[in-house]
Amino acid sequence: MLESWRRACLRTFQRYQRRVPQSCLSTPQRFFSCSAACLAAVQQKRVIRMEDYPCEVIRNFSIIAHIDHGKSTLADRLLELTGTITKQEKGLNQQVLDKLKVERERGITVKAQTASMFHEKSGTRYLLNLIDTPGHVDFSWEVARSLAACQGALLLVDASQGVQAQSISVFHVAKEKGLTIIPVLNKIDLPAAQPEVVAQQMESTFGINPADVIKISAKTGKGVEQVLHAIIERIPPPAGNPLDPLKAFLFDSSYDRYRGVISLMSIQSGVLRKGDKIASCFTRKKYEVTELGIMYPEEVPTDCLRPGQVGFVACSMKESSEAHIGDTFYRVGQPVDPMPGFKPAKAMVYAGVYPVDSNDFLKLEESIKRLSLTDRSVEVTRETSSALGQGCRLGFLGTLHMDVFRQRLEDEYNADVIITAPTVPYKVLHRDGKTSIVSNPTDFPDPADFASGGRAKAVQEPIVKASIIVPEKYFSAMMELVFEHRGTDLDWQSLEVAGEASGDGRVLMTATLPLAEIVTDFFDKLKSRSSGFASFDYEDAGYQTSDMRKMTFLLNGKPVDALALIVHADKAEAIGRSWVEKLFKVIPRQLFEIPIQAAIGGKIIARRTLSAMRADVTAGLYGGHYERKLKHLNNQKESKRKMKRVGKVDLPQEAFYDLLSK
Ligand SMILES: Nc1nc2c(ncn2[C@@H]2O[C@H](COP(=O)(O)OP(=O)(O)OP(=O)(O)O)[C@@H](O)[C@H]2O)c(=O)[nH]1
Repeated sequence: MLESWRRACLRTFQRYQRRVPQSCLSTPQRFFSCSAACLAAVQQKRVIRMEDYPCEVIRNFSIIAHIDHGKSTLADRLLELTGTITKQEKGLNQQVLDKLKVERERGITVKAQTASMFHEKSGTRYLLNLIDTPGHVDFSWEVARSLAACQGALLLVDASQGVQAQSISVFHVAKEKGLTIIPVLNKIDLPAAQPEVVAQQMESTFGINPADVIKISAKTGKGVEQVLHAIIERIPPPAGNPLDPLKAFLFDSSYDRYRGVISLMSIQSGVLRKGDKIASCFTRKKYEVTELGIMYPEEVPTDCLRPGQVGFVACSMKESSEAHIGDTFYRVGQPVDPMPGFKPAKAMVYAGVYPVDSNDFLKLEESIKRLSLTDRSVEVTRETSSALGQGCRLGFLGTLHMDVFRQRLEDEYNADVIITAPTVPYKVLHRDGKTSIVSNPTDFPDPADFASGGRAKAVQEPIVKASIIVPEKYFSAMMELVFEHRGTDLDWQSLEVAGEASGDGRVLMTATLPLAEIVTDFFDKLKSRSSGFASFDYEDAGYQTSDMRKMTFLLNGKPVDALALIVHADKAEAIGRSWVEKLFKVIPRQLFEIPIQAAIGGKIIARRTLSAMRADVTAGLYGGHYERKLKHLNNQKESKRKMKRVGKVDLPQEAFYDLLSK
């Protein structure tokens, strides 16, 4: 059935004398979805001649918003309205630009996607390039990267929730980049929507004229046409001369098993064609363009890419490490000045990733490498743990990012992994004047190292400037939360707009918080204590000196390196006790007594003892049921294989899972 489908598709391609794009052939699913999109374009005789689209008719824009305010839904509606996709192609409840399984399952955008559309207005056909961006704070790097290829942004705000913490941060990023901002109020169909009030909030927070705000429902499609008109009328076209030397800006890349690195480029000047020899300003390496085209919304090959246009480029680039986000490419022999690049992503959270079965390490490492090609913000180094064997230490932008990466490893690479507790990067100041960054508890100095004569002098921890927007009635609960998490410099201002009933207004709180406090359960507590109303965002605020200690856990007197933590002195005892309790619950009883201890240096701060038990799985099986006995023994053998042996104690993987997944 699958094969006949495939053959039918190939025949149709041949009938229309179209070459099957290589990307379509990577998997049958991809083939079907690509071929459907490509054939739709061909059947409607939409042969795309890029020279018909000079800068004046191009608009490059992005949709920016707080999480869940409806970016992907609006993107889908725009794609539908411009005929880029049909409702049938879209499928029920599927967001076209959220392509990853994890995105569809969690309803969040993780990876920014690009799509081109065509729209006719007053007799002119425009080429609109939309770059969808993720909403969660962990993925703000993707937002900054997407915006670099745009001239305008739709600032989307949920009319029922109003301006949220991230609406403010993305607004400032877009403003800083000099983009034209089109304010859009979404979800006006909701009974709780207060478009007039929220429009005034936008005025008081961003200085936006309420008359400029477009009110829409991305769900029903109401007002979306107006957004299309505003994109054309308000966003300036890109600038660039086709006769100037080629200058192409690389803003994203992915990896295809058959074609190597596929880059997304925005052409600043000159014309890029298949067969062109190009070179990177960053590495000076040379490549030949083998394929190029636009994302419509899947890859559709074109004859060239011209100034202001955005599209995919496949060249003879085999290693993803060669594709530097923010790099500029030029035609060989015609060097140009590079464009200002991006600030590279900075990992905020580190964790060790280990295979459940130690024999799978090489496979896991390969999967991590492949996955990090599509997610360039992940830092990867090797590490070894005596408890978990060989693994990788990964740096993430935040804990959601870490969680999404783990899920993608499981979904896309079938990997079975154990992830250690997240750690932030600490600065250790040494007595000899040197400074080192420690992101692995095992490398953190022991208390003895800080004593007089020891090598370490002090520790600094990363701090962030946090903003919380919350309805007034949750203000004191939020204040408590901030102080519980070692917050300082708390400040607040009312976001109440004139005319709004007093007491229903919202407060913008700002505070300095240690990053380590945020990467634990801060976000969950914030949501639960504000009944889900609080929104939260943070930005890097440097380092401050703190009294941090390394805590180790001992089983049967042997430290388990994979469980080591870095904790603040004031919280050490409480954390030690709760972890010992957790360990007590997850470690199965064994043939001997096991002391479970938490220690800081040589000092034990918490302890419980797990009493001994006889583990004879066949004890209950009387008589001659040989097969049943054998089955039980085999089951035991299988679970033994999955055990990690620490200080003579067999730790099942589930124990690590249960412990480390909070
Ligand atoms: N009632 C109503 N619901 C909407 C509207 N627009 C979006 N939604 C819903 O709001 C939820 C979030 O929408 P998304 O489009 O996934 O939001 P997003 O901003 O892309 O989310 P992230 O990618 O995670 O940042 C979904 O359940 C949508 O169906 C609207 O106009 N009206």
